[in-house]
Amino acid sequence: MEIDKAVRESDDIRLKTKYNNAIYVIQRALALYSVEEVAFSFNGGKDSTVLLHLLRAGYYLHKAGMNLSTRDPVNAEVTFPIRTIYFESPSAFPEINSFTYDTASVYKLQMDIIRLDFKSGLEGLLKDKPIRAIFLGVRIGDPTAVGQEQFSPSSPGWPPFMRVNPILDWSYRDVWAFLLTCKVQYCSLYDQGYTSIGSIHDTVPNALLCHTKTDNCEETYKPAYLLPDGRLERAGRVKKLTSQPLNAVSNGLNHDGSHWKSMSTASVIAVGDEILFGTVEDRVGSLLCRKLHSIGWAVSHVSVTRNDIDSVADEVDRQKSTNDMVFIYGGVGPLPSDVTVAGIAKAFGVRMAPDEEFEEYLRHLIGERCTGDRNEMAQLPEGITELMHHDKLRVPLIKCRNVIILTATNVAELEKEWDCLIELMKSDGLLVMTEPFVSKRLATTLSDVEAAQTLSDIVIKFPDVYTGAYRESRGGSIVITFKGKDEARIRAAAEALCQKFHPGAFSEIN
Ligand SMILES: Cc1cc2nc3c(=O)[nH]c(=O)nc-3n(C[C@H](O)[C@H](O)[C@H](O)COP(=O)(O)O)c2cc1C
Ligand SMILES: Nc1ncnc2c1ncn2[C@@H]1O[C@H](COP(=O)(O)OP(=O)(O)OP(=O)(O)O)[C@@H](O)[C@H]1O
Ligand SMILES: [Mg+2]
Repeated sequence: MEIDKAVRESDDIRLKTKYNNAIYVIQRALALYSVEEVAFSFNGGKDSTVLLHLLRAGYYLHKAGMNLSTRDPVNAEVTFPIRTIYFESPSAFPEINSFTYDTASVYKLQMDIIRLDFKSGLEGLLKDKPIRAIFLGVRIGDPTAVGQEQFSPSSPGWPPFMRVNPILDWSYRDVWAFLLTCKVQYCSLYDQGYTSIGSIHDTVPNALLCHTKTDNCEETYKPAYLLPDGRLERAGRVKKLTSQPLNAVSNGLNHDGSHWKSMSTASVIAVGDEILFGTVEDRVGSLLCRKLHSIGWAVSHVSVTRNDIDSVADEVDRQKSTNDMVFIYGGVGPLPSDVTVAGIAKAFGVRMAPDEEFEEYLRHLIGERCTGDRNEMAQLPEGITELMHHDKLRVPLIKCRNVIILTATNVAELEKEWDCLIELMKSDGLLVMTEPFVSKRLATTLSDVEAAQTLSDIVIKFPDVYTGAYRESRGGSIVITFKGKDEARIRAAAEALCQKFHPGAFSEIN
């Protein structure tokens, strides 16, 4: 097998190690699943091109190990029977498209072209075919690699299959070492300065490879394999604007005319299986709501998610775009269940990368007590993270765009962290203090049926005042709450209610 031979004859020891590991993963997968049960996700990119040749070699070695023929008796050629899937998109580069088709024809790939989004396409495929595992060219630096291992089940909400990532631990350098050592074809765009290829809308040549000819000032690009620092592989990817401006305090009215929603809003996310099991009672969340409320912020949503990267990522993704700020706590630290930070990285579509500054803090804090790889904890979402230092905090607070990670695990710790956070946000100009809320609460012995109609009228008449009611018990009194930022309006709403009933029907409570 020419690939195997090329790597074994090379004197690049690092490449040989990476190659052997990848072949091992492929062979493990082929031992676990039959050929009909696996598929290869190929898109003509450099990583999937590497994977194609690794799979060819791995399949050959797998068969050779079983003493089975890899030769097609009819065509007398090495056959590659692993089903290949290509999600073709109208926004793919034509060069990528033609390279994918050409490669499929050169290597006689059985390629299914899917013209749907990944999720729907995979649903259809898995319905029709017995596929249980899919090989992907995902590498550790890719945003989508966050939380993945060499064998990772598909995420919740995706059709069930095993994602097999044989080159997960390969670096940019390893990829080019392999393609050049094996002298295999790759897409022509990589010779024109493209270093990582997405769609025509979000990818340009990597500026770090640009050089200008002195004679005619013409700009040209060096080939991708000359990029000196693989960490800058995605520099040619145009950033997607995902987050909303911080503290975008809206001054206008909402569509329903109320001021209630047109203020700074926050969402609170707790990460903790134990809260969901009912083993631990979450008191941090309610204190945080009170704290936010005390500075005039409306909490739009409180949720608890599992200690699972995809659950955290989904929740952060939902909340970050609909709130000025998201506060998240739980699942922060070095334990296997501490996945909050990785989940945030996934929500923003960025990778986790070592943060030297944070590592320095951890070194002071943990010192020599760390038995494992301390660097793991110093990995933070790349390009979106800010450390917020305060003298009273041993480790800075971590802010990823509009998501603030709190490390407090109980109310006493939250009290301290909150005071520091508020000071920091004020001094950084990040916190627009909005007017505090004013509220009035009235208890009544009227039944809910008696109060209902009048309360509905009040809600319509005072859209700028939050009017709510709750019961302390099914048969007991109801407590009516008026809340807002204009004291006079709150008073007016309360008076309007009292006037509709006999004197003494309501009593104000604190
Ligand atoms: C075969 C295949 C399987 C995938 N499985 C998952 C998955 O289990 N969970 C997930 O969040 N994304 C999954 N994805 C999506 C990728 O993680 C990622 O969103 C995509 O490759 C990035 O492309 P984009 O930048 O065009 O969105 C899968 C993609 C493919 C092609
Ligand atoms: N449109 C697609 N069709 C099939 N597989 C895909 C598609 N897009 C992504 N994949 C799978 O996801 C993997 C990771 O994609 P990614 O874009 O990071 O890598 P690549 O395209 O191989 O290389 P590059 O980083 O240079 O773009 C691919 O190697 C491939 O296995
Ligand atoms: Mg790509």
